Amino acid sequence: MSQNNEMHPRNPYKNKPPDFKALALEYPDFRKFCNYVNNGKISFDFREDAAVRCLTQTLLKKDFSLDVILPTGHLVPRVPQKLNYCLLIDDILRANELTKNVVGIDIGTGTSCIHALIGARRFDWKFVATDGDEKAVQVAHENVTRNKLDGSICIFHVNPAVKTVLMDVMNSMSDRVFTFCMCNPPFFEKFDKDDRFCQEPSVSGETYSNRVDSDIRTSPHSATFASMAELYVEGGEVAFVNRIIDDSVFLRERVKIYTTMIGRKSSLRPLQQRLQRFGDDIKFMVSPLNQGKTKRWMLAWTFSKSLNLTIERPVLLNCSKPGLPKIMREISRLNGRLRQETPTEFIAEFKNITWTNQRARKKAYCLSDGEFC
Ligand SMILES: C[S@@+](CC[C@H](N)C(=O)[O-])C[C@H]1O[C@@H](n2cnc3c(N)ncnc32)[C@H](O)[C@@H]1O
Repeated sequence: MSQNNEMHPRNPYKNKPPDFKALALEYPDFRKFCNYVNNGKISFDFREDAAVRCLTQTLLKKDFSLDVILPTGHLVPRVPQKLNYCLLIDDILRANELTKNVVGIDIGTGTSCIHALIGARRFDWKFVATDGDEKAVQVAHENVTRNKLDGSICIFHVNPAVKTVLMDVMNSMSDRVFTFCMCNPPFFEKFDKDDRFCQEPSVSGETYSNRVDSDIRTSPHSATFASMAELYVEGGEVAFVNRIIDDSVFLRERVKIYTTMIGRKSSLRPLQQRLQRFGDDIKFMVSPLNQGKTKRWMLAWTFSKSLNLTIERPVLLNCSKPGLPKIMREISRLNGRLRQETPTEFIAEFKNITWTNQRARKKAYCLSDGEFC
């Protein structure tokens, strides 16, 4: 089921997928992957890696003025999802008035350098972007230079064999404090990877694709080609994020907000349990990052007593007009405070319903023109 209506409210792709016809008219390279079908519509094959690659490059060009190399055989980032992640971080920064001189670390930036490029272009953030893979470092550097973002993004080659993830870069910048870190870790353990990915002979022996021939798995709705380093790490993403947690225990407030994307629901529980063990020393939260048919999560934590990880945003619900009096009674029963935002919008705030130690509670409702919207 599509998760598009669950995207971040400020994501321009929410409820407004790219107009493929307009893109095909404007960008000849993109047009090559589009077929006109009956009634003037366009068909686009998401199962073709080159097509997905070109879609990402075209969206980055059109919507972010970014000219990005995405080499074959490496992961193709999905732009709306990457923007969702940046927007969630921006929510936390705004809530804590940390929007000036923002410097982030993008752990495992990949060939695309996508988080740092979007973060620098859209939010004016500065970055140290790391990777343990030589090719990723080289292409990421090229992507930064060709977009004239050398003044905002510095690429840093780390040794992937060492068990720490952040210490290399932090040791080399001994007195520097970072606003946040972000990461899309390699998801899989070896047996998972072998189950879901196979060598892709059309590219090279070093490339894996999700076009696995299997009676059990249905064919993927979208192609994913990737290198071993992008897919696999010993212990999977739980082990990788645990290494970031280990580093954070040492670094504490040298990074104000630690964040990472989580790709598998089963990883959330062990990581939350680990963070819970620190008691009041750490605040943490989990927020969904939905896009298309893909569900992901952001896990964020901080050692700072003065920061809060609550993201306040109106919860949008559909409600028929007759439901309004009931809602008004409910707001009053819960000691809610109603405030008019625009002639047709009201915000209801509930001071006594908060996120109890990282558990998100619905805090505010937006009433628009007679309906919950
Ligand atoms: C899933 S890919 C993410 C790429 C890109 N950030 C994205 O979101 O599309 C994971 C990346 O982490 C890198 N990596 C693996 N171990 C690492 C380590 N110890 N330190 C930094 N990067 C690492 C891999 O080389 C790979 O580029």
